[in-house]
Amino acid sequence: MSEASTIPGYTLHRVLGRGNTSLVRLATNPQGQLVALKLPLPETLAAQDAAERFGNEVRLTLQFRHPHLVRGFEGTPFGPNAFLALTYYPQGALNEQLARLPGRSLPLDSALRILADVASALTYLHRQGAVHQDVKPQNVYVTEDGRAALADLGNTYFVAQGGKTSGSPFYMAPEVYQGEATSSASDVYSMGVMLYELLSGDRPFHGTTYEELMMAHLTRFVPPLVHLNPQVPRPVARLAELALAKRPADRPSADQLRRALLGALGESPEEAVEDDVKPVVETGRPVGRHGASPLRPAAPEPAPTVPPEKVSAEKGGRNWNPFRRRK
Ligand SMILES: Nc1ncnc2c1ncn2[C@@H]1O[C@H](COP(=O)(O)OP(=O)(O)OP(=O)(O)O)[C@@H](O)[C@H]1O
Repeated sequence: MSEASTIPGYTLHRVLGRGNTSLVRLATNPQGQLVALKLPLPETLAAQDAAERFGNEVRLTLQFRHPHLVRGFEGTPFGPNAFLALTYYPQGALNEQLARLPGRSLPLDSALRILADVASALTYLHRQGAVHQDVKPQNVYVTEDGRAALADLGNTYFVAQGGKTSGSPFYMAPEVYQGEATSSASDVYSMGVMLYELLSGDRPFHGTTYEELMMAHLTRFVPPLVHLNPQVPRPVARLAELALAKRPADRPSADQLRRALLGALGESPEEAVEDDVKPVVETGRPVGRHGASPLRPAAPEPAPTVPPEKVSAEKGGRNWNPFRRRK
């Protein structure tokens, strides 16, 4: 897929961004709505692993439905015309928004709101038996009214089916560094890193190489969050620290994080977690490994609301540089 490529029915506009695997363009869909159109890069299509990850992202994004997961409208998982049409977020990803803020810090209520929304999306995924594997600000999108949605289901898998372990070094749990399988607790750890980052203005673990970062995650303990930001409500600070526990069994669940964050916002923790997975309806011949038929979600789609690096890598990729910026 080159920048000049077309997807039938879509009018392509400017490039919104480029990740390790995709080019994302603003586009008008056949219904006349503005969408973010994700197109795999040629090297993604050429490498089986990467192509399968893109296909996985298309399928799962269209399959899952939750107010705090970025919504997919239509897509083709494999082949030269592979694409995924998503809700367009004019402000870009959360890391891009943070980079524009003085001191990279959000007002407390905005940070709590974003974190509560992400915890809600994670609670939903975990209840479906899925693990996200790449929770980080680069994969969170926020609307103008401050509501957040978690994106990038390329590495997501169902625990019952098993999946390839992956993660992003700044956000990766100790057990993942040690070569163990990921679990919902590893997502909670990544969420803990994000809690620290958003509520203190800095990531809890630093390093200039993969090995330094690994040592930091495996051996260092973070200072209490209230020492870094005394405004953080204590129940949230306490759970953020527990989310960074070295042992997965010592971490809270995503739902406990969600409840604490909603409580801090003065809202009922009983806010609905939409936990139904709607079936995907195929609109043409079967979509196989090389199929070209677009997939659409079963439910009628509402109009899309206009509402630092990218460090994602397969584990074990020793030559991979966690600090390389591709976008
Ligand atoms: N829904 C969206 N709305 C607005 N901008 C988007 C959207 N999705 C992606 N972008 C932009 O495109 C960039 C690349 O997207 P993304 O990170 O999803 O690519 P990727 O290749 O799948 O990532 P990875 O590096 O994890 O493989 C983002 O950083 C962001 O700037």
